[in-house]
Amino acid sequence: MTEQRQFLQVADPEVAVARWWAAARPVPLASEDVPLAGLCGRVLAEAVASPRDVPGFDRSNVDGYAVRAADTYGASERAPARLRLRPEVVVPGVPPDMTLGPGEAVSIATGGALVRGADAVVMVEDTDEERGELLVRRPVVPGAMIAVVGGDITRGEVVLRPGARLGPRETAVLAAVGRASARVVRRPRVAILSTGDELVAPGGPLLPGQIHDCNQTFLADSCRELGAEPLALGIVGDDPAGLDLALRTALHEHRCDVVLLSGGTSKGAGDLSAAAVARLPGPEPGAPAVCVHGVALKPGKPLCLAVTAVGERRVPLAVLPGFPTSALFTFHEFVAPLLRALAGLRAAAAPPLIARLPHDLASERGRREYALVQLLAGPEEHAPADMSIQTGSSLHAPGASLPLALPIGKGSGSVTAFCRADGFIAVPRQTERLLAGATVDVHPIDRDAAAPDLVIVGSHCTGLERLVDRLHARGLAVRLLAQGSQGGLAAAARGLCDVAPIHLLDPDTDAYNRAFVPDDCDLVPGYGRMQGLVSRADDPRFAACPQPFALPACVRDPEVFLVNRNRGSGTRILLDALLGPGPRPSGYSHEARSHSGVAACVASGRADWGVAISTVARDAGLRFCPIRLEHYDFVIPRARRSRPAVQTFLQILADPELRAELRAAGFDA
Ligand SMILES: Nc1nc2c(c(=O)[nH]1)N[C@H]1C(S)=C(S)[C@@H](COP(=O)(O)OP(=O)(O)OC[C@H]3O[C@@H](n4cnc5c(N)ncnc54)[C@H](O)[C@@H]3O)O[C@H]1N2
Ligand code: MOO
Repeated sequence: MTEQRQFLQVADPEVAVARWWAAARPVPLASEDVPLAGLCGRVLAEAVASPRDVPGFDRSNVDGYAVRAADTYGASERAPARLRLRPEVVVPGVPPDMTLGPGEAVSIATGGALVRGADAVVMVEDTDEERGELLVRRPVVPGAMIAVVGGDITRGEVVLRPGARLGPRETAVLAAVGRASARVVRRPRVAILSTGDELVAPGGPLLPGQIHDCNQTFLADSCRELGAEPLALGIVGDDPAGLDLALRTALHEHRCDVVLLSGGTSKGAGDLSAAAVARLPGPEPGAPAVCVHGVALKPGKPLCLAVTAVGERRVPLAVLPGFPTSALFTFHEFVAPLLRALAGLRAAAAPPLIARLPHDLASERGRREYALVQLLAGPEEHAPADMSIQTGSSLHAPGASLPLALPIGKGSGSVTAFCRADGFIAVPRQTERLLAGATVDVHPIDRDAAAPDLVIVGSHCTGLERLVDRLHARGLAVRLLAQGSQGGLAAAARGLCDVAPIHLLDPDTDAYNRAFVPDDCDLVPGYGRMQGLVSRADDPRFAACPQPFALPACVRDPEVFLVNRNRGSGTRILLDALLGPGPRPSGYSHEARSHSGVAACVASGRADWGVAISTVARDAGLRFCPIRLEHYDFVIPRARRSRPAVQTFLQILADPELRAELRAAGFDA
């Protein structure tokens, strides 16, 4: 029987890194010679000095005439200089075999080598030819329109240094100095293993309780992005012998430079990866392989870092927590710097962006906490100087507008949160709370972080998705955050979104939305949606369709389970109004976050009924009994209404084509 244990001790993040690096001693891997065509993306291992001057000869930058500058002095439109035109023509690629005498000019093309005796070129536009003579209407100085030999690159000049990441611009320089190949650092080969009996490779069918392995893809592509060579070794089940074999294969057969596992590192039963790593020999005789297991991070606490010896080589291993978001942070903070060191890249990461927190952010004391954030264009304002909690680089001109950094925590298990985030902030171990208005460093996640054109926060609807599709088609970057009607209202009231879609019934007036619009916001009518009771088509208990505005008696049966909606959603408020006072049905505390979440719970049998809109019920093949038509409208903060993206949103909302599409999809538009 397997036993469950707890983490009694967690290491400081800095201590964990120091121990891992001390055991792994990462240095750039050996270099290899790679042909020019394969160099893009690689890290240079040599200093590249140019074997020649570039350009290798004085050459003309324009189509025109090579002259002696002194012969053009005093020339003007009225009194052009008259030069004897030589019969030769200088073209690129053919070295001219002539000397230009005083008072002479010779035709030369762009890229042509300058002739002896000439010291400038006159553009053809400033000349006329007249019976064997060249009339120059504008004087030139010596050196005019000439690229001098070695002017771009001097012979012997070091054009690229070791550690340079070769991109298209750098490979172009290598080509220009004539290199057909270069020595680059060998790419670290990284074995990647996902662990857990519940995992299925993407594309495979899922049985109940199973999930698709997404960490493997995330880790492989993150390695690739850093210039490493991932070796995706698939999924290993919860089986110690299988794990030992997979590790042996990665280390001895594939001779990987780094091994990454995910899952099976927490202290529960069946968490076997850390144990398998602990069975490997350490970097020195008698030393344990595991450097640290348990780090004061949130998320990421169960991280396990180890080093094993394979012959003379020291091979670092990391067991990342199975939760995708935990795997992301621990990869970013621990694995990426080590891979960079092996790949010969400097430690530098992208510089942080400075932003402002819109509300307080609580953090667990004793663990460095990472919070994913999205950026939102901020209002113009003056920053009070004392609100900084600077962690470094942030020199920001007072008074300039800072973007807002909205924390979007969805928990470690979420895969969408990190995909939708622009970056993260790291709250130091001993900080319990960052205050609203504090400036924070936002560390970009692998891409250019910038505030989107339009931020929509509120209730989600498939009809709204159609509108957003059209905004995207017009080239606007739209961010859509499904946070329920109340979440949208709160964001709109504080100016944290451009548009808040809501559908809230006011029980006092029995009218939708109007009563809830915050000060300084407008309500723009949207469209109607039919809300109804959903049940499985073959469930006889719901076969008799109730009257509108009523629920069937069977919902009071304790064996009949509801799936409710999250607090703050309009659907929840509608359902509460229908239920009235009195006992709550079974399952009342079971919350889904969306209409399709309700449909999925009912379809799978986890619950028997819920309230959702007709379009979603139809897509899920559920029985639908209409309850009432609700209004899905848009709250817009007045201060944001004139923004171009908001204007485009309103235009598209009113577009007859969109309205027809909504009607065809089952909405009341
Ligand atoms: N009693 C305690 N339970 C847990 C603790 C704790 O301290 N005490 N720590 C929690 C924390 S924090 C984390 S993080 C997780 C990490 O657990 P493991 O690293 O052992 O990971 P698993 O249990 O195998 O998986 C966690 C979760 O992630 C899913 N998963 C795993 N691999 C993948 C993959 N390749 N792709 C997608 N999703 C994956 C897995 O199915 C689980 O849902 O432990 C907490 N528990
Ligand atoms: O460390 Mo876990 O990674 O907090 O979710």
